[in-house]
Amino acid sequence: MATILIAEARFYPHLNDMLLAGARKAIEAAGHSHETIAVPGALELPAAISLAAKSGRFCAFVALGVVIRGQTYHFEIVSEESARALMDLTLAGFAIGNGVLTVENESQAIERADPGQGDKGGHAARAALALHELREKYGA
Ligand SMILES: Nc1c(NC[C@H](O)[C@H](O)[C@H](O)CO)[nH]c(=O)[nH]c1=O
Ligand SMILES: CC(=O)[C@@H](O)COP(=O)(O)O
Repeated sequence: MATILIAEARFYPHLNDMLLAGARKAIEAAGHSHETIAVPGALELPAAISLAAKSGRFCAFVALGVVIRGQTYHFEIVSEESARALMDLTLAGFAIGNGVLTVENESQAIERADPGQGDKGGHAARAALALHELREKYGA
């Protein structure tokens, strides 16, 4: 049994709770354990994962969060920079599933965060585990 780290950006706690439920269910269904850390927003997720990875305790990482467009360019910065940095870490060899929703409004977020609908949290967990299994198979 391996340990997965769920790193969540709790900018919208009630939406994150839905993502978290889906991710936890997927990790437990795969027979693994997990720990959870929280940061204020999605821009902090890549650094949080990079810092936690130095412990050597985690085989894979799930990034969870919700970015909802506001009135300024900040949406592009938060959504694009967090996604790019998470992808850079993934390509550097970290098994990361990106469950950060980037949406226009809360209803879009609910549809995708709900484990009974889009289950993006569960999907991100399964993605992280898939990358972990590939790394185990082909070597780090
Ligand atoms: N507007 C959203 C943010 N903004 C906060 C940033 O992620 C970051 O915490 C801040 O710029 C300090 O570095 N974060 C989200 O996760 N979702 C948003 O909708
Ligand atoms: C995605 C965001 O940063 C957003 O919540 C900020 O809203 P605004 O662009 O109106 O400041």
